[in-house]
Amino acid sequence: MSSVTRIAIAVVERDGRYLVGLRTKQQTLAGKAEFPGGKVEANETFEAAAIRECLEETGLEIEIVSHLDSVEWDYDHGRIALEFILCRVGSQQEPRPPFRWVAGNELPNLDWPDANQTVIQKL
Ligand SMILES: Nc1nc2c([nH]c(=O)n2[C@H]2C[C@H](O)[C@@H](COP(=O)(O)OP(=O)(O)OP(=O)(O)O)O2)c(=O)[nH]1
Repeated sequence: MSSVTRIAIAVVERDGRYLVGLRTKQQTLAGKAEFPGGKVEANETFEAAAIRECLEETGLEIEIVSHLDSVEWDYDHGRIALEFILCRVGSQQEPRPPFRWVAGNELPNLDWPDANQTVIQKL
């Protein structure tokens, strides 16, 4: 299988902290930290997919700020093209666990998927 799966990632910042989850045992890259995100549907923009996935996974409504990074990565489970999109959230609402707010300077201490390394260095 050589096709590339398009993935939108919402890097959501609020007061210097970022929305971070944990990949479950049932998922690929189990136990790794993750930003909200997932597969882009047909006829959907990366931005719309980031907003949709964040709402589905965390319960938080977000707005797009800017594009952060584009990364292509070959995992054992397939090749993906990730668009990391910086987002903000208006409300003080708390995310649905396991998502939580993590200070920017703590992000490098977490165990991220390999494809996230460059974006973590930019934050
Ligand atoms: N949500 C999210 N996915 C990430 C990050 N970094 C990273 O490499 N990925 C990868 C893991 C998956 O291959 C893909 C996300 O797709 P997905 O969320 O729809 O996939 P999934 O885990 O629900 O399903 P699956 O891959 O187990 O079939 O992107 C990240 O920070 N957040």
